[in-house]
Amino acid sequence: MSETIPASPAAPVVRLTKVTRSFEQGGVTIDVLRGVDLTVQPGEIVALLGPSGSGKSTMLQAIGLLEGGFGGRIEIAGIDASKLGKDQRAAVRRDHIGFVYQFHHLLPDFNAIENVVLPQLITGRPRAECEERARELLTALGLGQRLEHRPSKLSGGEQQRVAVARALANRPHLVLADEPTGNLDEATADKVFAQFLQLVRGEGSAALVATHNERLAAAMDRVVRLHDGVLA
Ligand SMILES: Nc1ncnc2c1ncn2[C@@H]1O[C@H](COP(=O)(O)OP(=O)(O)OP(=O)(O)O)[C@@H](O)[C@H]1O
Repeated sequence: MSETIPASPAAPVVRLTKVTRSFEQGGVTIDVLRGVDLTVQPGEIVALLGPSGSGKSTMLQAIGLLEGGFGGRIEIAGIDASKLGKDQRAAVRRDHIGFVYQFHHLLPDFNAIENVVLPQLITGRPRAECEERARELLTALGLGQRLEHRPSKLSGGEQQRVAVARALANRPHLVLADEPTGNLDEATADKVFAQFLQLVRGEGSAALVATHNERLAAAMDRVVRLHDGVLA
């Protein structure tokens, strides 16, 4: 496992400079990102809006260092991603970035607390410390009575809250969320999102949240819009 690559706490959590991404499909090239510039400061919570297919998920993949194929410059907490190999990118993800997806992607054979403990164990911290952290986060999200429940025994909103706890478990500088409440009904979505915001703010993490929901976007610190491959 790669060593931790130290972040620079004072540097922007995200700095994108002229980031590009094109896809070839059936002999046709689609330029999805055409020179995206974005700076997210430590602790800032930013909404990423844009029509379906505008490239929001693609942008989160770039920032999450999940795939190659991007042009331009991507810096995460002062770390220049272009200088990193595959294992080092994985180490940056592990230590500095938390992910929340539309569907929770929890491990079905593990209960709530185990799902939040597992990503911590790969950092090498002692199990007792990881369990304490998991319990603290799940309790803060109102799941203190659900610690031993497997995902199939939890409601959709509860599953998503476990996913939020998992994303924050390693105290990331940055949380990337892709339609984090997109599969929940409106009332549950509002409730889960309010808890998400409260917890992220309390932890002092920055977040970039892709959403179609203008109401959720209005609750964040700033809104950026992706249109024609660039941010407005
Ligand atoms: N692996 C891929 N191969 C080919 N085209 C792709 C690939 N990934 C994304 N695209 C294309 O890139 C464009 C942007 O997709 P992306 O999923 O980033 O949009 P989005 O804004 O997140 O959309 P939505 O709001 O519907 O989730 C789409 O036209 C999509 O078809």
